[in-house]
Amino acid sequence: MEGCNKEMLMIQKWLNQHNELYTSATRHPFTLSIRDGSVDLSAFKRWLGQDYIFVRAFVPFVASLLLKAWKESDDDSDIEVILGGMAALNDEVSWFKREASKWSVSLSSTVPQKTNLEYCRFLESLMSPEVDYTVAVTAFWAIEAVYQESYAHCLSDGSKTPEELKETCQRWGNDGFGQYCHTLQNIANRRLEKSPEDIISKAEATVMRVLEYEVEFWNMSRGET
Ligand SMILES: Cc1ncc(CN)c(N)n1
Repeated sequence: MEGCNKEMLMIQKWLNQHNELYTSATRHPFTLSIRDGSVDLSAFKRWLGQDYIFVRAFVPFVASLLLKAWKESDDDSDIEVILGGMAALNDEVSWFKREASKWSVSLSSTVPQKTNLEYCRFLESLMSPEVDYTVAVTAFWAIEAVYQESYAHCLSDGSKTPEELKETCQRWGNDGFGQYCHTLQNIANRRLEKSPEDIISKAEATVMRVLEYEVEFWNMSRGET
């Protein structure tokens, strides 16, 4: 348990060290505007169309992670957790289609923005067999955790989230998704604990890059990029 605590401190340490960036990703003006009810619905629709494109690229990333877990993981239950994430993504793709139709967003004519293309390209770079499982699973945790923290905040005490956006917030802000992110964090911490310094540094740099991309992704909702 001692090692576990030490590694809990590792991700915690990164989050403390890079708190400003983490907060920029998880308390972005876009999600804060959902929380306070002032959200511009055209920004929400822009986010919806772009995120559908991102999620489609996220599926092969998770598939590559599954392959890495199968080859490299020291714990069989990792595969089940990642497979659960994959099943949730299957639901997510269907949800995006329903939600887009509800908001009259045409997914087939949504053009990926530069930031989205770059983020998807970054995901693709993480799919390479050269990228260590520890680095990829830590990135996976960070990607999921930003949405979980951001949308859970839109549902927490004092929020004025519009009724028609509550389902979106529930999708990532629900307790089950929170538990899943916690499990991913535990997997990442367990792996980091056993990793040499160079892998730990790569994982840290990758998490920072994920956080930067997440901020830029939310920025896209403004329609400026
Ligand atoms: C950009 C982004 N980051 C994270 C998630 C959560 N799967 C998402 N749907 N889109």
